[in-house]
Amino acid sequence: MRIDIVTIFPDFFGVLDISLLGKARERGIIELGVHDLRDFTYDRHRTVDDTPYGGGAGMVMRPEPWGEALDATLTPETVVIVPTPAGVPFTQAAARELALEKHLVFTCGRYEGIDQRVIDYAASRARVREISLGDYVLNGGEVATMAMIEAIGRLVPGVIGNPESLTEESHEQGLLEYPSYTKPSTWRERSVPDVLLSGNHKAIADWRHEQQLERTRRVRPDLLPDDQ
Ligand SMILES: O=C(OCc1ccccc1)c1cn[nH]c1
Repeated sequence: MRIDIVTIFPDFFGVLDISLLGKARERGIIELGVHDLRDFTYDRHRTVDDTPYGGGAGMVMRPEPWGEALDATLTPETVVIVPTPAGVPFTQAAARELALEKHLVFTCGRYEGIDQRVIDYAASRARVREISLGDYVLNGGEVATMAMIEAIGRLVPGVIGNPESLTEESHEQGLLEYPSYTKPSTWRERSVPDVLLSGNHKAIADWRHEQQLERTRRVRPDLLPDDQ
C-alpha cells in the first residue's frame, strides 16, 4: 500500500518512521510520502489560505495549491481521505476496508477547511471519503490522519506479525474486548479470575464472551442489536 499525506505541517509526520509502521515501511509493505502544501504555491509568501466568500470568521484553504497537490498524487485507484468534523464516523470496519486499498491520499485541512471545489474536483478524479474521528473539532486534519493511518496501517496484510491477535480486539466482532490479565496471579490483594487459571478452554472462551457482552452492555449499549 502507498500512503500520501498533503499538509502544511509535514514535520508532524516524522513520528511515522518509528515502531510498527516504521518497520512496515522498511519491509516495503507500506510506502509513505509526505508533501508540504506550500510547495504547491508560487507567491512569495507561499499563501495557502484566504478570506471566505460570503463573509464569516476564519480563513479557508485556497483551491489552487490543493489542485496542484492532488494532480501530483492522485491516480484513478486512489482513495482520497478528508478528515473533517463533517464526515462519516470512522469505524474499525472502515479501517479494514481501507487497509485493502492500493493507494490512500490524506488531505489535512486547517483553518475553516478546504475550498469545497477541491473536494468536488477530487471526486471527479478518484474516490473521496470525508471521515470524522468523532464529534469534536481539532485545529487541523493532521492528528486525525495520524490516528487513521495507525488504525488502517496495522490491518494491512503483513504488518502485524500475528494476525490472530487482530480477531479478538474491541469492535472486531462488534463487541468490546474482554479484560486481560498476566503474571503475577495475585497483585496488591487482587487475584486473576479463577477460570483463566483453570486450563478449561471452553469455560475460558465462554467467560470471555460473557465479559465482552457485559462490558458492551455497560459501556456501549449502542453497539448491541436490540435482542442482546
Ligand atoms: O477537526 C477535525 O478535522 C480537522 C479539520 C478539518 C477541516 C476543518 C476543521 C478541522 C476532525 C474532528 N473529528 N474528525 C476530524
